[in-house]
Amino acid sequence: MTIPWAVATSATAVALSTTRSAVLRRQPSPCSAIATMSTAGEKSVSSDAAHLDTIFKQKKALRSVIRRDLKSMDPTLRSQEDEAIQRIVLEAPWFKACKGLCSYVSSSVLREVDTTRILSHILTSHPEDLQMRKKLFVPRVEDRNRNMRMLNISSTEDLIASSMDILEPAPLDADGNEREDVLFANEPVDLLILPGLAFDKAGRRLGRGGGYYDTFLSRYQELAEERNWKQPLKIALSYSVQIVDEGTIPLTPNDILVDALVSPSGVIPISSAALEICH
Ligand SMILES: Nc1nc2c(c(=O)[nH]1)N(C=O)[C@@H](CNc1ccc(C(=O)N[C@@H](CCC(=O)O)C(=O)O)cc1)CN2
Ligand SMILES: Nc1ncnc2c1ncn2[C@@H]1O[C@H](COP(=O)(O)OP(=O)(O)OP(=O)(O)O)[C@@H](O)[C@H]1O
Repeated sequence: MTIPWAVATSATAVALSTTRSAVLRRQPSPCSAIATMSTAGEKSVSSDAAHLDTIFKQKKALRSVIRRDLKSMDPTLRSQEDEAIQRIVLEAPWFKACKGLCSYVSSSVLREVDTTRILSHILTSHPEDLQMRKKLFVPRVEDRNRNMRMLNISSTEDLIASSMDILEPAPLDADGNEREDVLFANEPVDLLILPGLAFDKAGRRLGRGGGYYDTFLSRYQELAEERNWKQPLKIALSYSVQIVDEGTIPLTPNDILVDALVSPSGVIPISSAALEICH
C-alpha cells in the first residue's frame, strides 16, 4: 500500500532541489494523508520507514532552497523586514498581555528574523519593579538527541555563544544557581516565539532538522495539559521569502503546527486560538 504523505520519490526530491518553483510544487495534503494512514491499519513498518525517508529528503531539499533564498536576500530589505516584524510583535495585544514567554535568540549566521529588539525590550522594561517584567526563557541545546531546555534569563549578559554559534544561557547563573527550566516552572508561559526555515498559511513549519523544537513543543503541550494550563500561543516569525504555498511543506506525525505567523505585512492568524486573539 502506498502511504500518500508525499508523492515525490526521494530521487525526485533531490532532483527538484535546484529550483524554488519545482521544490515548492504543491504536494497532497499531508494531514488528510496521515488520517487515511491511521485508519487503514494495513501499513507495513518498512513502507512507513520508506515514506518517512522520502519526507525527510523533501524537507532537506526545501531547506536548501530557502537557505539559498535567505542568503540572496537584499540586506536593506532584510533589515526593513526585521524592523517591521519586531514592531508588530511589540505592539500586539497578545505580546503586551503575556506574562511569561519562550523565545529564540536570533542568529545572524542562520539568517533568522531578528529578535534583538523584542528581547531587549523585555529585559529592560520596568527597571523599578522587576516583578512586572515578563519572564523570559530561551533555548539551550543539551545534546544531539533532540534535547533542548528553555532556561530563564534576566539579562543579555546571561548569554554565551554555543558551538553552533547561537547565544545560549549557561546552565548556572552568576550566583552559581541552576537557572529555572520552563518545564519545571510553577507558572505557565503564555507565548512561544518560534524560529524556522519555512512556513505556510496553514501553520506548517519547517525547522532546521534537529527535531529540537517539535520535541520541546510536544513536552510543553503535554505539561500544560496535565496541569490544566491554557496552551501557550505558538507564534513563528517569518520573512516574506520564507512563506511558501500550502502543501509545499511535508509533515510527519511529530510536526506541530503554529497558531500564527508574524510576517512584515502583519499577523497571519491560523488556529482558532489565534483568530480569537486577533479579532
Ligand atoms: N536561534 C535559534 N536557536 C535555536 C534553534 C534555532 O533554530 N534558532 N534551534 C532549533 O532547533 C535549536 C538549535 N538547533 C540548530 C539546528 C541546526 C543548526 C544549524 O546550524 N543548521 C545549519 C545546517 C547544518 C547542517 O545541515 O549540517 C543551517 O540550518 O544552516 C543550528 C541550530 C535551539 N536553539
Ligand atoms: N516529538 C518527537 N518525538 C520523537 N522524535 C521526534 C519528535 N519530533 C521530531 N522528532 C524527530 O526529529 C528528527 C528531525 O525531525 P524534522 O526533520 O521534522 O525536524 P524539524 O521540524 O525540521 O526540526 P525542529 O523540530 O527542531 O524545528 C526526526 O527524526 C523526527 O522524527
